[in-house]
Amino acid sequence: MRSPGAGAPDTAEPYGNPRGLAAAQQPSWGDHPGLPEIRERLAELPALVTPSEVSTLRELLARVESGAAYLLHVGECAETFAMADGAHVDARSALYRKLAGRLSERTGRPVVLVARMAGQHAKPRSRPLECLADGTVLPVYRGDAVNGLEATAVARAPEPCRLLTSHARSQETLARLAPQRHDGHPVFVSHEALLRDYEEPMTREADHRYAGSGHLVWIGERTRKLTDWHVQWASRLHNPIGVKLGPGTTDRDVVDLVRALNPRHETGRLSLIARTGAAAAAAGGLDPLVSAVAGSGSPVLWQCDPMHGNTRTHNGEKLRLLPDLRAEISSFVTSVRRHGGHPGGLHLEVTPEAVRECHESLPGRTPDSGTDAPPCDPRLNPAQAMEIVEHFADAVGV
Ligand SMILES: O=C[C@H](O)[C@H](O)COP(=O)(O)O
Ligand SMILES: C=C(OP(=O)(O)O)C(=O)O
Ligand SMILES: [Mn+2]
Repeated sequence: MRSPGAGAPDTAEPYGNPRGLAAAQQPSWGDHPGLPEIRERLAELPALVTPSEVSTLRELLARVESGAAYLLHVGECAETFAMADGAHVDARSALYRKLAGRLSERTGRPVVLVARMAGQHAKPRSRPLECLADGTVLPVYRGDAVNGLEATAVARAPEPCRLLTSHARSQETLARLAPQRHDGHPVFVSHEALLRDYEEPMTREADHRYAGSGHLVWIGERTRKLTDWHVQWASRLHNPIGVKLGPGTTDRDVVDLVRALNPRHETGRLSLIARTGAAAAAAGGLDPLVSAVAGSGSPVLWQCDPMHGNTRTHNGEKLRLLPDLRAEISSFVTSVRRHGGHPGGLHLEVTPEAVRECHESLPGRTPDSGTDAPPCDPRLNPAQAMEIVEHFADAVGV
């Protein structure tokens, strides 16, 4: 097993140059005439994170893999540009720290905090179009880096200039977070590395090649095909990488992903983020995956995302039920431990806002029992987030 920092980028290119590969879930701005210049400008802009911060996070995540620490990976589903406002950044950061502090208190272990922020601006979607109540059909919202949330044709048109705004808002967010460094560590940030036209120009060469867009970058459930650009691009980076694993994931898929993304069995490198949903997790759906990874001999950080496999539609709104979240967490801990892994990470979508997007049971139709509409997915409010952190602490039971 190699220590963090020991690996050079993998130069073997089993699928050829990633430039030649198809990338799923890209905006339809294709041959927009402004795109080449926007990419050039991004390539000239400063990286948002440094190689030494990336290496520090790898060292910390290696401690989570070994069981000496836990990881709390939390934040918004879709970070809007407006959330770069200083007061909103402060509110998010205060909530995340409070949750991490509680998890540390409960587990008696250090907690590494990674915030889904400073670049969580792009969303993969299930369908390309959205049908409004009045029958109007619009392109779906794909995150502020692509189009606007407002339900109008103008706002929903993909606009590549937004990539530059994404960089600017991320930079402002990181500047606001900078004074909150603790123990000499920056506040670590993550996002789904979805947009090729952003991530390619933000890829930087130092001692190692790295994503300059965030400390930890992850690949979503919809873009984790082995031959997809996302996986091949990520395989060449030094950053910690996450991959989401949905209910259709096979043990073969996971072994292939581990081989592609951590061929040298480095520590602090690869997070497998299980989001199978409560029912599949209760049925032991994770067992063959954890067992196959253990057999591969590669260190991984198992994270539980109890949000994305448990989205329901009710009265036309997306919502999530807290009992589903609790059940998935409990099954995750059991399955990972049963096969010799460490259930080290909890991955949540939370907001400091007093929203009602997740519920204890399906809400009725009375005026104040409904669900708030989030920018993308239903998030936990602060009290709910704390309760789920307590449940995770109960489940790991240390
Ligand atoms: O955050 C994750 C995805 O973007 C989201 O779950 C997709 O939601 P959709 O099914 O409404 O497109
Ligand atoms: C897109 C996301 O998740 P998934 O890929 O698991 O659906 C997300 O975490 O917001
Ligand atoms: Mn989401």
